[in-house]
Amino acid sequence: MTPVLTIQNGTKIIQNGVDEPRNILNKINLTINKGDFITVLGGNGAGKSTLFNAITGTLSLSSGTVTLGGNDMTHLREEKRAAYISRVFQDPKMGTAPRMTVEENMLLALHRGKKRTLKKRELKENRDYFKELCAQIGNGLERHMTSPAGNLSGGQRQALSLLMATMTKPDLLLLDEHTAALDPKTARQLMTLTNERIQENQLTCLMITHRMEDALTYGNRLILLEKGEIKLDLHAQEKAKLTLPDLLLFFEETED
Ligand SMILES: Nc1ncnc2c1ncn2[C@@H]1O[C@H](COP(=O)(O)OP(=O)(O)OP(=O)(O)O)[C@@H](O)[C@H]1O
Repeated sequence: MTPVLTIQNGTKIIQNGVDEPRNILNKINLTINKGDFITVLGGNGAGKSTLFNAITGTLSLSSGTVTLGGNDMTHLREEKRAAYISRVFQDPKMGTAPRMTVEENMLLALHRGKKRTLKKRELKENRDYFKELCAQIGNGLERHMTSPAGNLSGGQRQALSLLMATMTKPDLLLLDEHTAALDPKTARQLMTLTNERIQENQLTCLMITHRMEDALTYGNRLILLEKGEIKLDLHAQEKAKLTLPDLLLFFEETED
């Protein structure tokens, strides 16, 4: 197994000067291996987004290290880490530029981690490829290639965000409740697309979800966070055996 990302003793202490200091991440140890698709569960405030923020560099750790591909990136800025790590957020508005067209957004994604200038020639060269990718989704996105992303439906916009996050095959894909704002049918379609993109491109992925069924159905590994700590880390066979009642029980035991 090849480690893609390792967090050692990852701790984040919050001090607001009024309350007692609080560990919102508490000595987290996590090794994500190449090809892992890990579903991440935990109650509200358990530290799931904080863990993602520590991985992307949005938040710096109080102590501990983050290693990517064998290189220590604990002090690497978020913009630099973005060359290796993609994230899709819950809010469909977060992943795309609203005034840019669908194809311009996709060109921007092709430049991820590199220079930000967009050339007309490049757009022309990649136009057919972009349209082909969009046509694979099956939600009509390919008919809106020259529309501003802000005019798309939430489902189309989130599918575009997912395409953009996976186009350049990031070392690590982070999905932060990316289906939560969609209606049940659209959420199911996006989840199917997500799984296809991950399998086809052999991506390594962490997916935060509150949908227990998705956490069980997808991925080869499951972690459960509580109060900034990893309470459960189930690998392939253990996860395969896990049932919904088991999971609900774990949840109840870990919640106050
Ligand atoms: N920058 C910050 N400053 C102070 N407290 C923070 C900060 N970021 C997160 N927290 C606190 O840390 C705890 C964990 O928050 P986090 O957003 O990671 O939880 P979560 O598991 O993602 O929850 P949810 O399911 O509600 O999204 C919460 O109590 C939150 O209020």
